[in-house]
Amino acid sequence: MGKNRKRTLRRDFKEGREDVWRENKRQKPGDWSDLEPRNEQFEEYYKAQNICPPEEWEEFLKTLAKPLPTTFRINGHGKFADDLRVRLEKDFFAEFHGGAVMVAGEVLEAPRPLAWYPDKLAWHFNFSRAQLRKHPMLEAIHELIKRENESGSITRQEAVSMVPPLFLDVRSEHRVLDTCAAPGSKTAQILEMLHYGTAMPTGIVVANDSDAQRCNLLTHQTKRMCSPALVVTNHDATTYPMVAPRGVPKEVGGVKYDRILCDVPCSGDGTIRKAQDIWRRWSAGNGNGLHPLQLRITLHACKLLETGGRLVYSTCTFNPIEDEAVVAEVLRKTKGSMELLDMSGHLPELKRLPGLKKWVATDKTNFYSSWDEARQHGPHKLLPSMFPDAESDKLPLERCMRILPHHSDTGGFFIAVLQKVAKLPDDLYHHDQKAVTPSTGTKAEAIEGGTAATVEAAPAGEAATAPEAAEAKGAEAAAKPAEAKDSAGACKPEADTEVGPSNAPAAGTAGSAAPAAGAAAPQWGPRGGGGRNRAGAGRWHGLDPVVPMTDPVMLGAICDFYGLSDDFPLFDQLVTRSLDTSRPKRLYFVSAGVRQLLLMDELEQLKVTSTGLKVFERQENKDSLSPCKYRVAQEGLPLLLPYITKQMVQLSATEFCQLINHRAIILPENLKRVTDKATGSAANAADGNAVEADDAAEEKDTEEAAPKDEGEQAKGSSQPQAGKQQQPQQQQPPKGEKPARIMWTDPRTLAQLETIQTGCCVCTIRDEEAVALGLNTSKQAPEALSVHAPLAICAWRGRGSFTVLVSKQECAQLAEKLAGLMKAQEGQANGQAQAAPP
Ligand SMILES: C[S@@+](CC[C@H](N)C(=O)[O-])C[C@H]1O[C@@H](n2cnc3c(N)ncnc32)[C@H](O)[C@@H]1O
Repeated sequence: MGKNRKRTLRRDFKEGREDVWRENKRQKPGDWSDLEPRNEQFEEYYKAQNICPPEEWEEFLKTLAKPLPTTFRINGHGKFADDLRVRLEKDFFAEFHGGAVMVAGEVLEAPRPLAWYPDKLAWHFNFSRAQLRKHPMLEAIHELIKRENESGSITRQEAVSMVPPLFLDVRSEHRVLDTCAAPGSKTAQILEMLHYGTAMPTGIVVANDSDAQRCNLLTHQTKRMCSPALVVTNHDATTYPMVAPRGVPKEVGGVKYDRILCDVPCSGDGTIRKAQDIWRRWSAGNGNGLHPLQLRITLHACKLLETGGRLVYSTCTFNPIEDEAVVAEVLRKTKGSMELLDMSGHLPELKRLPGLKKWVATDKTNFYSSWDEARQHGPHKLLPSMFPDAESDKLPLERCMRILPHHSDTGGFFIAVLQKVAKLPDDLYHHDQKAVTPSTGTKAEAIEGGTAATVEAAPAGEAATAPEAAEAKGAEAAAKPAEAKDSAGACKPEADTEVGPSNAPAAGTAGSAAPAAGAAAPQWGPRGGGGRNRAGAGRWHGLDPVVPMTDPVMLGAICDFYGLSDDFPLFDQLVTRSLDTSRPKRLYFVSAGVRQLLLMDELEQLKVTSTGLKVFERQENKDSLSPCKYRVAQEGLPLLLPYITKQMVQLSATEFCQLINHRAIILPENLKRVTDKATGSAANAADGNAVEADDAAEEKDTEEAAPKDEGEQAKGSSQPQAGKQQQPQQQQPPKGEKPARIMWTDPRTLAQLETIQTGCCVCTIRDEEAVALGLNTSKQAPEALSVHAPLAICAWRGRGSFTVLVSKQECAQLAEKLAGLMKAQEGQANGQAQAAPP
């Protein structure tokens, strides 16, 4: 690694997934009263904006002063999501009998599903921490939700933040761009939609953020989705590259997106209920400063959108300067090619107010209702695009949606849904690097390099006041951690992202953008990177290139060892990030849609933080007798499972439990091996002790390998709360004692162990038992997301023992899941027995 390469290190990410359950250290429960939840400027500003009907104003303010209720989403869909919902309802929420209950003299509202969220998969409850601590029933609910959140079955997410993806209408064939995606709660939702009913969607999700560290967080958050259809990139969204192969004009063959989410950086006062310090630092200048950035991100996204495609613009602020003003300017500048959609028929249970037609802007001294009025009073930093104009009345801005906290006990949010109905006007493409010149007004300066420059009000020559300019710059800088700084200048806005008129293929055809006639089709295979900065190592400082892997010898060996069936696209869809492609450390599987994007990105315009699902990892065990140097990665197992025909061991549910609880199983004498069958002479060990000694070394290797698996593409991302979680099913030996060494005796199991080769193998539960437990079987994995995957685990068949290849935490989670299923099965059986006639 070069000296100048600044990688994010593990220590940079002490915590991977946000621990949403931990109390905010800066804001202890008692702190609520310490902060005065009022701000005169805030009240004056929003009263002037008319964002809330006057008769509701007090209620609006009162709600803002209250802590936010807890909301969570059950991940995925289908049987497993439904089962978890039923379990929550039956085992926990049923105690409320659908209404409020008195617990120790307090009235507690029952947890309730969010009425507008499909299939009762999102829930709301409102217990204070004190109540959670006081009442065992609530504590149990809290613990359960905490556990499911850690195991990835649910996601705690603010209710209103779940809304934008629901309006995006993502289908499995869509190519989706999430322009400002970190930390990734909406990306996860979008990925679930893409994977609806399919392990291999033809579409893809490109999740981007300009902040390199937040990109790592994004990678980490989405890792549990186990999707091969995700690409995480690190660009400034105002200049996001339009990817096209070498020699292919972008206007002909550039990659466009069917769905784009612009969940832009904003002043965030809609989150004031959970971030009460906003009361102290709130200022109208924050919104003014962010408006130009929001506009540039959205206008650039319009260029990247397919004709016919949909763009959702969202913020978590009430501020019309960041909301309606941006949407109005987008409509004006795109001159009819972008249409604001009427979504009133969609999610009718979601209470919202229509967008404003009139609003005001302030320079801190005065309120102005039009640019004409404002320009008389300059100098100031206001822009013409911040104001409604004579035409605004004709724009259907009432189709925008504003969610106010007191309507459904949520945070505040703003959403607008736009559709590209025709090609954008040519003049929009001519100032990508210059100003988004306001469509009204007389004089507006360029907005250079993502920073709002001074806009002088007439008369010319009067400069904006220094504090205002600084405030605006500060607000934007805070929202947009400078992309340039994280990669030693390599990540400056791309030179040219200009595109011409689009005749790209219609929406819904991810992977269809093809090179123009006459241009050589890009080849799938190793490429040198041809970097500007480090020859042969890729274009982007600090990030290794994404290199397709096609080595027939290496892949052939993997294919033979695991008996991968022919329909697994082994040679077409594996990539690595290793610089040494002769012995890559890890192999990642990418979906066909991602492959197509990477092929198109011949010039490495995309700065890819991570992509693909890790499926194989090099086993650096020098002593290993295994003929295959690559073991299966646990996270890639759900995807590989239907294609693996060798090295499979089916265990009884009890044996499976033993394996994940004890992590190592001793093999009987007659199964111990000195030399593997595959290497020529099959021989059982004559000297069991010698074999055991070797095996212990091998076990140690595999054990150590397991926890290192986490998030290596997102360098520095930490493990998810490992070790902190309670591990009720894990049978830990008392300190200092060796774990009990279990030996299997079932002849069906032993017969399988005899036939498999030394090295990595995959254990599942016998089909008949899996079905009885309501699990998918190994050959039946219609949904790839790990939360829905069949129970399977990677293990190592050593010479004298059999050892799991996953971390203790993963074992604990599997054990818990299995225990839950077995308990449910037992309960069902008991119920049937009782119901049966004597
Ligand atoms: C409101 S947050 C996004 C939240 C995210 N969509 C989610 O649901 O988890 C805005 C994000 O935009 C990123 N950002 C700020 N300026 C940006 C820019 N110019 N281009 C891309 N991302 C930017 C910030 O780093 C931040 O992560």
